[in-house]
Amino acid sequence: MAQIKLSNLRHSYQPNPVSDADYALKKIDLTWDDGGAYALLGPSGCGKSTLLNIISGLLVPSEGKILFNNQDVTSLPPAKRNIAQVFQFPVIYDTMTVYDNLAFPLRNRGRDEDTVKRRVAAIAEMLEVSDMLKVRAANLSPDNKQKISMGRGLIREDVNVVMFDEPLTVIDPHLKWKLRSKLKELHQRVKATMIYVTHDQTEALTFADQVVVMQDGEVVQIGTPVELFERPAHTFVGHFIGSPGMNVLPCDVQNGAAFFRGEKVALEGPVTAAGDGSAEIGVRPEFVKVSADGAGIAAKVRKVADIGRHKVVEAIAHDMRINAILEGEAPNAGDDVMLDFKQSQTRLYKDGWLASQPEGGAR
Ligand SMILES: Nc1ncnc2c1ncn2[C@@H]1O[C@H](COP(=O)(O)OP(=O)(O)OP(=O)(O)O)[C@@H](O)[C@H]1O
Repeated sequence: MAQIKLSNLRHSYQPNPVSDADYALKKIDLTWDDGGAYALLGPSGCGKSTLLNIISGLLVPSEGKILFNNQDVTSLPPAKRNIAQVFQFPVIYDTMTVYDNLAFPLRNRGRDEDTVKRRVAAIAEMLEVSDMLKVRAANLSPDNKQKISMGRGLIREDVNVVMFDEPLTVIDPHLKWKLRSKLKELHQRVKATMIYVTHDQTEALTFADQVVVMQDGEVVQIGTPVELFERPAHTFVGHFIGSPGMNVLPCDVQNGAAFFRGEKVALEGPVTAAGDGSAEIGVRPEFVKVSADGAGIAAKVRKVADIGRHKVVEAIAHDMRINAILEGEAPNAGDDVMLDFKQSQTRLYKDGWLASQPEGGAR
């Protein structure tokens, strides 16, 4: 397994790119540590496949380098990079048995049959497909086919990295959660460097120790699932992660204090870069307290959605919509309420970027 370093990467599909807008990847500097479980998360078109294809060697970047264990592989073709890939759709041989499908990448590399037997048994056990080894792949259900495809990606112990590209696309929704947690468990047992590409936050947050969030050809934040939830570095991350996402409200900053439509809102701590002027307040719905007559900002409830474990209250304060997530009793549509933001979780954003610090210093 390897540490993978992307240094000053830029990529444009145009022959003569001029401005940033001409680049599918604007500037990427990233290090994926040996043995880490990473997710590459972002909406359609943000550049995930472009980045994956550059790592696998299908695409040569317009600028920059790719290093595996500090060795420059930028000009090496895919076959020389020693990478395993699991795609959206199962890549297996229908006419072969499950055993032979799993054995294929090893036999292809000339490994002896004792090694093949040992590895196939180990991977089949991890994937819980040991009872299917003699079955012809054509007879498998789509989710079992994809499991075997994953097994083929994990079977070799000598690959630099295993990359998963939206691997749960073909899986029935009710089986997705099972495979999602299975993959996490597999990483813990196999300890390979793994990169999991997805636009689905649940998949990314379940699988990865570190999530790389991309937007419009750039990395906006790298962090643990908790960091992305608690301290989004950019309002995009605040919106993209969470359900519903972070409330982002316009504000004025005067002498380090933030005012939403004239009402002072207490921030987590000192303002960093913003200075005076217009900015945005960010607070997640989980940290908005709703009461009939407590402290906070006056609002009117527009609707309440009961989504099982909790309720989502959508209220209007001044001209802005603010969501709150409540565990217990909730008000009704039309009620007048007070919204109180938990101070330690109320952040300031300037031009989209985090511009407040927690009380007691930077984190
Ligand atoms: N072969 C290509 N030629 C020209 N432009 C391309 C090509 N492939 C991708 N692009 C553009 O590059 C940008 C990034 O696309 P990319 O496919 O890497 O994003 P993505 O995050 O993987 O999206 P998706 O999840 O939809 O595959 C998009 O604007 C896309 O239109």
